[in-house]
Amino acid sequence: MAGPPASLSARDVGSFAYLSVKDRSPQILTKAIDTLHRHKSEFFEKHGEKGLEAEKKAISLLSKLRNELQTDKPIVPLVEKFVDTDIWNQYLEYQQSLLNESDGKPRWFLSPWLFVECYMYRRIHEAIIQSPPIDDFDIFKEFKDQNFFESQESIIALCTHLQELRKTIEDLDENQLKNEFFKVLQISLWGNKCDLSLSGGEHISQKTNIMNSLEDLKPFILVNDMDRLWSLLSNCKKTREKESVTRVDIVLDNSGFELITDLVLADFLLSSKLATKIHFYGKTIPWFVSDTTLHDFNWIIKQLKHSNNKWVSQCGVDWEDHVKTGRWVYLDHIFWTLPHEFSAVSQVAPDLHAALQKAHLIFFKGDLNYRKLTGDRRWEFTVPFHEALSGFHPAPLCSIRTLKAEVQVGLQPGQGEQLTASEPNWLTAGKYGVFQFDGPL
Ligand SMILES: O=P(O)(O)OC[C@H]1O[C@](O)(CO)[C@@H](O)[C@@H]1O
Ligand SMILES: [Mn+2]
Repeated sequence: MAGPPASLSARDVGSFAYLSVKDRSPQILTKAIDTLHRHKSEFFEKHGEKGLEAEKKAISLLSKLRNELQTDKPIVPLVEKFVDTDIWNQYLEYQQSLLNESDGKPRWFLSPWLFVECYMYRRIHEAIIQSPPIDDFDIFKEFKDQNFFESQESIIALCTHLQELRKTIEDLDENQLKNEFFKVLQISLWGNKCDLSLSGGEHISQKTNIMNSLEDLKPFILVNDMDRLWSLLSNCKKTREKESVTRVDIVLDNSGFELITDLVLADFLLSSKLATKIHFYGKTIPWFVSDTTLHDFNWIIKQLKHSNNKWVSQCGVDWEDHVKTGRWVYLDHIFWTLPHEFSAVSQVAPDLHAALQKAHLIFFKGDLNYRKLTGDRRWEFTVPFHEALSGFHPAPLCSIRTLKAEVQVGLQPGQGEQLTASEPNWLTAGKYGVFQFDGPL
């Protein structure tokens, strides 16, 4: 039997992966360096001379990294001892073992894009942890916060919608509840347009009321398994015994506006009783510019709580309460910031795999999660999603993702080709989206 297709890689000159490594990644590193510069006086105020020295050190490590990338140097092992260092260095050896003699060592413009891109973010983290006392500095925090502040109007609209809905939710009939479920799902999908790594850290926020755009955006949903999600969860609700649990896990993506859309979805799942418990998974270190860490998660809920708008602050109060009472649980695991595709989870992180198996449904938000679900490979567009998962199926799962990388499976025959003919960048512009479900086996 033929093995899986090749990985996306910057070795394919002109591909999106190539352009990302060549242009976008150095741009992100430059922004990171610039951020350190701008925080110089803050480091001095906090730590005195030691803060200044640390800033210099972090900047020089990041400049070195940018130079390695731009001159296509070999990927070198991580040096600083951290919880995941050994796993990373083993993975680097594994990548080395895949190369034949003439290819030499893993390199930026040769190795799989997923690997080198994750490695870049891990090296950014290494530069920071090698530079105490500023070793807990989140270099991307201000971008994430800015995205939140610039999306205020849409956040107010979403929180108002949710709070109004909660008042009458008990009175809705099946069909009305299903329609509301579909709305919050679509809100969460389009929330994924707002990531900051695609724009190289340039501002992208949700300035208009997303609620008004849902109908217009429907034609851009290429795979729409929302009905199957409804069947699964409404069935759980009907057959659930008293006191028993229906758990939905959400593997989060970006903080800022997207996180709010995910929390709205999570709140709706509880209010509608489609679920009784939500587990969120975030990142342990700053990742792909805008990804959610525990700090971002808590920060956003606190910001909402202190809002002047009564619906927004009500959301903050309710969500803090969900966390306190354990209906919402935030978890992190180093696996989410490793370079492995998800089919490796049972090997690399059996504890996480066992935890995921206890969910009734798992949502995977965003593009990077889709790339890891499918192994970031050059699959034919018509390959079934289940096949591209390569054995990864801890529980029924659904990707909620706008397309920002050249990988897409599960399309109808001819659908991908037609899109390519009419819109050359349909795979990468974040304009199209999917709800792609892999149901109970
Ligand atoms: O936040 P998301 O949706 O995972 O998007 C991140 C994506 O953006 C990119 O930086 C651009 O495609 C990809 O590297 C990555 O898959
Ligand atoms: Mn992201």
